[in-house]
Amino acid sequence: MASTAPAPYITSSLPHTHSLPQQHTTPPSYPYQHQHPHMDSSLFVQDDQQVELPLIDLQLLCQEDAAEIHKLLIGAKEWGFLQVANHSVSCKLLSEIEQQAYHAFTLPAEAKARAEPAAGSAHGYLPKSSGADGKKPRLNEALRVPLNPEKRADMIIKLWPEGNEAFSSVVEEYIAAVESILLQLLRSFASGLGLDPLQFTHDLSRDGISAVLRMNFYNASSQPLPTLAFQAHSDPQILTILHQNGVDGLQILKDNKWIAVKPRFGSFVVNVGDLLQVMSNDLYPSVIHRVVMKSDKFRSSLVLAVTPHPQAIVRPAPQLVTEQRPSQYVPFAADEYFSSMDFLAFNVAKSHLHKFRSIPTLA
Ligand SMILES: O=C(O)CCC(=O)C(=O)O
Ligand SMILES: [Fe+2]
Repeated sequence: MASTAPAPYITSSLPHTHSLPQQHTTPPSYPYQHQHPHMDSSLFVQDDQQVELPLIDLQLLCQEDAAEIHKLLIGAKEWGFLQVANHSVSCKLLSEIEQQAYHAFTLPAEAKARAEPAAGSAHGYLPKSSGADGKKPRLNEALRVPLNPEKRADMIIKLWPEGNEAFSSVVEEYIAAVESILLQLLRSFASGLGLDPLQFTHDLSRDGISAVLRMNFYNASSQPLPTLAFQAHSDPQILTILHQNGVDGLQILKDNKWIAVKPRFGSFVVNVGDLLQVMSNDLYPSVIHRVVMKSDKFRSSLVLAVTPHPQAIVRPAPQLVTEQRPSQYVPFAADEYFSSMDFLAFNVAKSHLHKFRSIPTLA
């Protein structure tokens, strides 16, 4: 029987509500000054600008419930962001992966430095950056965890020379669980539009998925608050699934105003990426978002985004191209899109889709 009630989550055992111990509280000062000019620069949002995103029941989608699919399409169209509850990812697994992420980010700085990406690699540990090195400033630390088990093992051994089997197995389990949610959502998006349910996924095979799991860790202690912790950006891939540790901070840009997303414990946030915007011929927007820290509670998030095979050609689904709504994009290879941005710095501040529009627009 389908139920609209969320899965029964318990509070994670991690110390969400505490500041980090003193030894972890010395981030570099963060001379934030790089906002995208067209955006409202206020870091605060009013209380009435805090929203709960449309809530989608995954079990109902699995049962091809027409009303729930309709809700998904309307939510994606209006917000580009949704929440997904009644999924099968257990609170135990969520709690374990949060603990493993915490474990990784609170390793000594030398251990994390060993795992910084080798030249040409997109995997590994990304430290905070004050912007002094000419790169964009970043308050969060991130760990880009490869989906490929051998590459993941290489990264783990750099962080934990003695090995960490628990990290490896928990990550493996998490990836499998959230991938299946993403694939279900893509099937529902396609079938709701009257397309073959596999149309958005047929280029995606396990081997073809080149995305990585990204763990983010935010520690705003010693920063003036509020602080912009993750710069405004859109997610470049197809679809992103986000798990947050319960500390708020995510904001989305809607009608040129920043709106805070109210976290809902145990549910995932899912958002349309740039490539799904293209595949849907602009029906679903890839919405700009950012993270603003308002307290010194530490925040962590897990982000997994699906991408097509790098050589897959991305274009609007032919069925969504009509005389009234011509194709908004020229076809392009997925890797052409990713190489058009500084992927490692990631804080791209905006989407790069304008470069691939049929009728070019300004950035
Ligand atoms: O930490 C978050 O809540 C969002 C992070 C994010 O937007 C990203 O990693 O793309
Ligand atoms: Fe994002």
